[in-house]
Amino acid sequence: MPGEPDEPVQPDQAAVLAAERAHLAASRAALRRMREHASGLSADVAADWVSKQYLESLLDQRVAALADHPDAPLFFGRMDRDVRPDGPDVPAEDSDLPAVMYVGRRHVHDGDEGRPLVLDWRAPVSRAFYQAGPTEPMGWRLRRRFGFQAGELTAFEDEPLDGGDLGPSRILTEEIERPRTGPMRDIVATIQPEQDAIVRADLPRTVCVQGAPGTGKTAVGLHRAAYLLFTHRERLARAGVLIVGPNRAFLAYISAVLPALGEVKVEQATVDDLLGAPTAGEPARVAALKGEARMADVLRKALWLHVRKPVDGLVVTRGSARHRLADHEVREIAAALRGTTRYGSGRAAFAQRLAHQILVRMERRGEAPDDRVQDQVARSAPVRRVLDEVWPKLTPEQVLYRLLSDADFLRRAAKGVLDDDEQAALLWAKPARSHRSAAWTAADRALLDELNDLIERTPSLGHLVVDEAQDLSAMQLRALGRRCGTGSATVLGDIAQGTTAWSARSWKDVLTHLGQDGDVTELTLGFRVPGTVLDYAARLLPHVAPTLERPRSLRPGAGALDVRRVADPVTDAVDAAREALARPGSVGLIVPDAAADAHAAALRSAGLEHGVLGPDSGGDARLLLVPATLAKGLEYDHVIVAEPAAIAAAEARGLARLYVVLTRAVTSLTVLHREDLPAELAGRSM
Ligand SMILES: Nc1ncnc2c1ncn2[C@@H]1O[C@H](COP(=O)(O)OP(=O)(O)OP(=O)(O)O)[C@@H](O)[C@H]1O
Repeated sequence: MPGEPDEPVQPDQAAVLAAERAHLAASRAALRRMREHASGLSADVAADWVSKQYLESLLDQRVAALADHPDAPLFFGRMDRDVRPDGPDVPAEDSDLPAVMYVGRRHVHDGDEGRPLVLDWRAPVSRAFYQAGPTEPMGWRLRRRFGFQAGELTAFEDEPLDGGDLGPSRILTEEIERPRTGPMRDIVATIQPEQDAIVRADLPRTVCVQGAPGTGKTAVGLHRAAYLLFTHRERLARAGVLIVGPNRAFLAYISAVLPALGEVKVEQATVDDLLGAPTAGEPARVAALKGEARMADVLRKALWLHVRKPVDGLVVTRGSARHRLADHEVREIAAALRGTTRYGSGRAAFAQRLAHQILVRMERRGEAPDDRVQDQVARSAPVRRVLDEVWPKLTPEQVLYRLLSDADFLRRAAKGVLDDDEQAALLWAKPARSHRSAAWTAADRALLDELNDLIERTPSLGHLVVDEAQDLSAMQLRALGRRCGTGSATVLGDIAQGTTAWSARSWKDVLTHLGQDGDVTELTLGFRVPGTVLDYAARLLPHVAPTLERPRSLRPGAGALDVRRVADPVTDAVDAAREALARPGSVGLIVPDAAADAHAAALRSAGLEHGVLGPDSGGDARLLLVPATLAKGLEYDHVIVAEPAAIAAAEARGLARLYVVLTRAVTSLTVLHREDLPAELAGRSM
């Protein structure tokens, strides 16, 4: 690659580098001018105080967005048009394209002439940078990728688009292998064609990505959010975009990507953040049952069982007059409304219809009541009494408390849906004294959310990105589906990495529970994990997800795998960590959860500085001790896995957990074991 320190730069290449550096300098200067111009704009033109505040905040955002980050290259690629007279026909809308375009994180233009110096990677025209290839050059002749160090342009790599195989990009490989410290980085300079197709899918389309470990699902989901916000800025700024991830440690890990792409207004949350954190646990078997979509029917029935037949009619006294509705009339009004709307609005409508009928009675007697009288009657004590008796005000907690504590009520609600054993499993052994003091599990939280939506509509966001979606129950997916009911979703996951008792077996089911129509795309080219390591981990694949295609790796990774039988994985992990720390990059020591304390003590007594990953904390130490159940979605340059057999034995889907754990390494994986390896992993070499 021209410009690399180990390769002498030829004179003509030196000239190219010098010209490109000059373009970088000109672009930086133009960006500075754009920023100065934006800083000089005044919000005084606003007509009123509120508009002025709004305008000021927009201008502040604009100025912040135009900041030049010295470490982030202003552009990372360039495309040269094919301008040969016998070159390809260019679509009319593209005929005014420049002969050369630079692609970067944002638009930069020359103030005087408005000439584009750098085009935003999300602009339609930039698509060619990611998609053009020798078989479809899209009207371009050459793609040039740039290498940067500390914001300085140091190298370039040319890919002619006029025929021939391009071969692997060294800039891409180096970008992947660049040692990691701290949170996840963006991949905007090296998004691959199949990833780009997902990133740029239309907003109304829900896309679902099945991707083997390290194929870039998370990265693609985040870049898609940035792309959608750029392309549909106004709509999505209003409706909102939300990223849902498995835990806080994961969210902390991905938190820097969107701000680096200029998007600071995207919410990130765990399912617990959205539905409420659990205050109790329960056996996986019960949680799995509560997570099934059948529970939605039980809940609907349970809620509507609260609407009772009226025993008495309604009598409203106004002045000296008494107005009556017979019990059968009240019953007819309730029956007409029952189940046709949400419970809460049905209740409000019931009160209004009762009041309306009273008004009809008044009119018959020659009175002329107006709408205000109808409201007064709807709020009057007699109507409220009927309302409480027939259509009581309910909270989700009241309904679920009753369902899980009252066997008779559960039987009625679950009739034809849950069998006797299932009902028995749901009932609390020792119910709390009331719904107020009840403790709720994670599965209960999804049930409460469903009930809440049956009572009052849940507002929808514009777009939802759901990562590690394979681990969500049907009821949790329904809860997320409500939050993008009028929008769309990007659903990311890997069936093989499903570790919950309710993990999805098919993406079609996931989309159904989410309530979204969508296409499923499969990514199988792994960027993170070297080939030797990926092949080793993939020995587990036939046992955890037999239908999935075997993943391939972009990098062969000779020498990346080291599997050792040791006398004591706890003490040997200290030595392995020390060896790994002698190399550049991050080190993750992934251990069975039950052994985490012992490993921490061993690292401490050896004086090895380290962090310990917790469910709520990221941790940016170079050496991180990672309990196996928290490793999902994360990656380290060097990974040491201690005692795979114990990781596999610790939970029902332990082999899937082991598959996750073995696929976290970017550069090297060291496996330390005293016990025999699980037979599925030992394979032929056992
Ligand atoms: N096009 C790319 N260019 C450079 N790096 C990439 C590219 N695609 C993915 N990567 C890198 O590969 C690694 C894995 O990506 P990511 O975490 O998004 O994968 P994933 O599919 O979500 O993995 P997992 O299922 O194991 O969590 C990251 O370091 C990411 O930056």
